[in-house]
Amino acid sequence: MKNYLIAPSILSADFARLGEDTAKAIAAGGDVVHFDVMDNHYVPNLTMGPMVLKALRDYGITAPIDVHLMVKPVDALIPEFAKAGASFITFHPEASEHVDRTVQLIKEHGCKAGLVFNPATPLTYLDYMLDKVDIVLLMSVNPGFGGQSFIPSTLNKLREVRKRIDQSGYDVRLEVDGGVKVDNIAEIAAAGADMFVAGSAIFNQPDYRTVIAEMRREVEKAHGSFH
Ligand SMILES: O=C(CO)[C@H](O)[C@H](O)COP(=O)(O)O
Ligand SMILES: [Fe+2]
Repeated sequence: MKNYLIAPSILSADFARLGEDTAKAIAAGGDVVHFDVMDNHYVPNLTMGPMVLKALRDYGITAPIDVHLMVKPVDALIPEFAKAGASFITFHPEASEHVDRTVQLIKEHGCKAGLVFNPATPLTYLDYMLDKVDIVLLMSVNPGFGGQSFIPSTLNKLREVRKRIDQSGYDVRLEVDGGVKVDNIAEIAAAGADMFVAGSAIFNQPDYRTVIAEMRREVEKAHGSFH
């Protein structure tokens, strides 16, 4: 695995040409497809389900697909997304009655598992789970919509989680999602993130390749400060 990953969020892609636009973001240098699932219950928006993910696989998308579940309840959708071709599945622990069981379910279905923390969610869910997850995802906006501004207090939270991961010695990715742009990705990387979701910053520009290359240049500048 690369030492950091850029994950274009297709929430901001052209839904009428989703296969083509997703392929374009990967061809432009994206590592992972970030796939936002919203249920109009856990979050106030409604997006895509397993059928859409399967359609992307059938279209020929072979890059890892990072399913960010913003749904409640969580468990019933996990086998469906795994069957459809998900690679990573992350969920919000407060949306699951049994967090450990949900992580086990994701792994039993052959996917990597992660916990997602909203800006105001404390990190206590990590106390007994850091050895069981592959990804910790910190939301840097309140979940539900693309195009919001990065919440600066996420930087301290990233530093805290980076410290916990490094002290533990476990192989865990630290993902960040919301308001990530070329002009703030360096400080986000320096705070410890190694997986960067970016939706509007990539898809709202005509040339995805240039944005992703600029993001990489910024991350690589910052990486010396923690790797
Ligand atoms: O999970 C999400 C929102 O709930 C999206 O992944 C996120 O907002 C990406 O969009 P942007 O980069 O435009 O902020
Ligand atoms: Fe997301």
